[in-house]
Amino acid sequence: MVVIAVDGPSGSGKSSVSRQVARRLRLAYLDTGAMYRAATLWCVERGEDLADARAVAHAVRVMPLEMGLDPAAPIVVLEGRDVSAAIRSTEISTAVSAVATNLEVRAELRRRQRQIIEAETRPGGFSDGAGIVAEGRDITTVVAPDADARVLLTASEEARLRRRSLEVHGADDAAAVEATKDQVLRRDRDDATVSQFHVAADGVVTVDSSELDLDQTVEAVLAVVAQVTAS
Ligand SMILES: Nc1ncnc2c1ncn2[C@@H]1O[C@H](COP(=O)(O)OP(=O)(O)O)[C@@H](O)[C@H]1O
Ligand SMILES: Nc1ccn([C@H]2C[C@H](O)[C@@H](COP(=O)(O)OP(=O)(O)O)O2)c(=O)n1
Repeated sequence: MVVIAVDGPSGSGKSSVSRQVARRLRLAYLDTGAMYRAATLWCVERGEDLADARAVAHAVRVMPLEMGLDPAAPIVVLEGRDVSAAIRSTEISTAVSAVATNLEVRAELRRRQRQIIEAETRPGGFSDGAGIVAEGRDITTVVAPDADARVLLTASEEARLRRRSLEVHGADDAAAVEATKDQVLRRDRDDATVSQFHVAADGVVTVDSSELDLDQTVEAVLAVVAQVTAS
């Protein structure tokens, strides 16, 4: 059984790298950012005022969310609907930090995240006890500080902006990069007020992907896992 925790800023490659690592090691995959995105969609659809911390926290506590843990198809199901695409809209990307900085929301989602991780360490879950790769902003530090392998995935601001720009706008010219700044830089600034994901905590290994392609980054993370799980 192995638990792998991956944190990092927006566009560092957490989701794509963690999915590949989970596939290669036949583990479950948990995208905790998708849970904050689903919580935001849930609140927006119910017409909650995102500035009303108590109302938002209450709404999230009753949110009927199911997280798919298959790294080949990590679907997100909200009240029986597949919202995997809806949670990636610009509207949700812009609003999500308001929900992710709500401390009561964080407490509730961390509780659910720990439950999911714990279930994958026992027979019967998606991985049948093989383990899980969980990624986000506070997995190495708060959600699963006892994980077998803990990785902080970083990349230069320039690389992160370029990647996100290519992903969202299909281009990385100056105008496309400028249009991506809110989704990457402003959001990281807001998120960093409640989580520490720019500097590795004690025992967390930093993998800088600025000069690596996706495959090389996956190999680098697999090497960290092999090293820490062998010792
Ligand atoms: N090492 C890398 N080199 C080049 N592109 C990458 C690398 N890692 C991720 N990407 C690409 O960058 C984009 C953002 O990656 P993603 O995994 O969504 O990051 P995060 O989950 O950290 O926000 C995706 O289009 C992904 O394919
Ligand atoms: N463990 C986590 C995971 C995500 N978040 C917040 C931070 C982000 O603004 C949102 C969405 O996270 P997500 O990983 O989908 O964001 P990116 O795709 O990396 O830009 O949730 C968090 O506060 N704690």
